[in-house]
Amino acid sequence: MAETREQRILEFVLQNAVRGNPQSVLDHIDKYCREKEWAMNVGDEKGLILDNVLQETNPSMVLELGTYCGYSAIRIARLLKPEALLLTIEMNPAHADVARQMIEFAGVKDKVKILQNSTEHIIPKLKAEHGVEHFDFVFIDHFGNRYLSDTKLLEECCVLRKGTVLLADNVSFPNSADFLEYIRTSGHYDCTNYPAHLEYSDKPDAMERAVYRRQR
Ligand SMILES: COCc1ccccc1-c1cc(O)c2[nH]cnc(=O)c2c1
Ligand SMILES: [Mg+2]
Repeated sequence: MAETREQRILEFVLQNAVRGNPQSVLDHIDKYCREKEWAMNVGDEKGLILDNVLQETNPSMVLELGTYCGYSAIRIARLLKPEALLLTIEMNPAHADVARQMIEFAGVKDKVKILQNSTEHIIPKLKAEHGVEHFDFVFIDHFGNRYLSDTKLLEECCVLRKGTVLLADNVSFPNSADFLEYIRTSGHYDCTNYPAHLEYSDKPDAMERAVYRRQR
């Protein structure tokens, strides 16, 4: 029996899902986390909202804050057009290691680059060290109490452009209230709320889309 929940999820996928088939990996993660051990993947219900907002945006450069086991990275990568890329930041090395294996098994590793460090450490280096000009889409799903500071850091580091779409998970929880207040009242974003439920649960949750207005 693998020692951590994340390793047990990976083990279940490696033993039961179809290698190279992203949807099979997603379905098996959802099955394990619904039937055996809850885990904080964005999940199938909110995953469909992510799919739809992503496809409307048709991005070339995507950033994710919070990789965890790689579920949303695989969800995003499976929908990216041929030359598009996803950079995903994960501060927990054990989670990043599970995600790396999950993403490789799903067959999407050529579209995904995992950056293992804290967001505040990496975001200021994206332009100089990772060749980023701007992101077209940002999925925010790490820690609610970092959503606001990291959004402001993305603005300050000039990696957002007019029309960049931010999509944040878990905005119905109080620890991201300052972020919601900012994007809805700063005048720099056009916001849309998507009511949903916490993954694998009937507790209420929501996602928020925020389209960046200010020319950079
Ligand atoms: C904001 O808390 C919501 C919640 C409540 C109870 C249990 C877990 C979670 C939860 C759910 C998620 O989708 C999450 N996504 C990313 N980082 C998280 O820490 C996280 C936590
Ligand atoms: Mg989440």
